Amino acid sequence: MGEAPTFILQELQNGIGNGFELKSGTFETDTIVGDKKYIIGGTNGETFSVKDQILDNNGLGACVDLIELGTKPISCNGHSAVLLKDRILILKETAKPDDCIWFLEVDTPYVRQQKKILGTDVVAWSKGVIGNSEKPVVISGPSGVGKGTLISMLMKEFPSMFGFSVSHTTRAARGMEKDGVHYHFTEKNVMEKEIKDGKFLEFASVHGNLYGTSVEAVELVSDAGKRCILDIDVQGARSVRASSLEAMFIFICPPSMEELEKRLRDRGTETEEQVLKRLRNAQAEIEQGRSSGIFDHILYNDKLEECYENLKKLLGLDECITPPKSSPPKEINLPRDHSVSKIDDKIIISSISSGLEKESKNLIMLDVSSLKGGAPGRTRGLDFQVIGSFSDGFNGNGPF
Ligand SMILES: Nc1nc2c(ncn2[C@@H]2O[C@H](COP(=O)(O)OP(=O)(O)O)[C@@H](O)[C@H]2O)c(=O)[nH]1
Ligand SMILES: Nc1ncnc2c1ncn2[C@@H]1O[C@H](COP(=O)(O)OP(=O)(O)O)[C@@H](O)[C@H]1O
Repeated sequence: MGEAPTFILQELQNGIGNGFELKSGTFETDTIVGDKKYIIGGTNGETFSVKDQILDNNGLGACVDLIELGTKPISCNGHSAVLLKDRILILKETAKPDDCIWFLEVDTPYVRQQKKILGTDVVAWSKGVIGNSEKPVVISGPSGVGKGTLISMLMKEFPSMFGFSVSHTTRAARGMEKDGVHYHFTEKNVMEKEIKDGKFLEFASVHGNLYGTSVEAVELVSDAGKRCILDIDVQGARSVRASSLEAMFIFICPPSMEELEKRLRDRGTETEEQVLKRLRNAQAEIEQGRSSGIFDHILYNDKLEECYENLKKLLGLDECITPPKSSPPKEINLPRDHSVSKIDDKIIISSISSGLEKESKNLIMLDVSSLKGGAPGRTRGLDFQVIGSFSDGFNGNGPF
């Protein structure tokens, strides 16, 4: 059995939480934001937890009820907490490189909106990701217009560039549809519970069934370095517009209602009653698609090949360009013994690593000036640079 890890105290400066070990394997940081103290704790291997205290004049506080939204990180050997403007940056020690940066949003627009809806104090977790991925593409249009056909063509031609956001739905699977590939086919009560738990980016009742995009569905695609495609209805597109997800919005229009009806009937996947319901809804969807201001682009799907070429143009994929090779994501490695300080939008992480003969000190600068997205999904736009690495006994010429 190895020794219980000892936790190195973090520098307490510029709003940086000092982590301390409560008992073996359990750690806490305190971060004061205005008149509140956020106590963020975790036991190695379990999910983090947050307590929120309103402080009185003596700096003492009573805990308030708090709802935590988003996916909670798993705790490890300790963490640092750094207060940014409206969120707390959490640096997990010795975590896997793709799991060491997290954010707890305490006063972002998303959290403020959720506080209003839920009528209680709310915080929201999101995972930090180095770099940016391309904006997701939201494709909407009436049933039978050809959304699925166009998306399949795109995924077939550019399999390494695009990934499909697999929605949840309460409708029954069609003959060829596979669970987890075309949709996650779900029971209504299960989906309603997950919506309540904040797991969905958007949801809507469409043609009598519940459909929704989980936060995870979009993030899985982005984490794989691919551009995410969402096939969702106009109500869903409106919700995504209002969310923290920045996306490109495309509406697909049929050449005529007669042609739309023909395509729906020829597809042969719906009962007569369902076909009629979809056609009734189509009129309103087309009106909203054209006039709501939600969509950046409208494409007419008359001749399929032409429409596909136009879609590719919108996505910057004109003719025979070779898709850019995505560079491997940059990853940060946070060793056990490190200290953290903050200068404006830069977080300086200093650590010591010991080799066989000498120790070397490493300095990493994490840039948090251009954060994008956020809870309940991922916070992107982080960047970092190794700004110094020098060995013990090295005299002068180093950066410090
Ligand atoms: N809001 C929302 N709409 C969705 C989602 N997934 C699918 N839809 C929409 O639900 C509608 C019905 O989809 P579907 O049952 O697959 O039928 P189809 O459009 O006729 O192929 C379409 O307008 C889809 O764009 C989702 O996650 N959220
Ligand atoms: N431009 C087009 N011209 C003729 N048929 C089309 C065209 N685009 C799609 N289709 C056909 O119309 C039907 C509906 O298309 P689909 O992609 O399933 O629509 P959606 O996903 O919008 O409901 C399919 O049978 C498809 O092959």
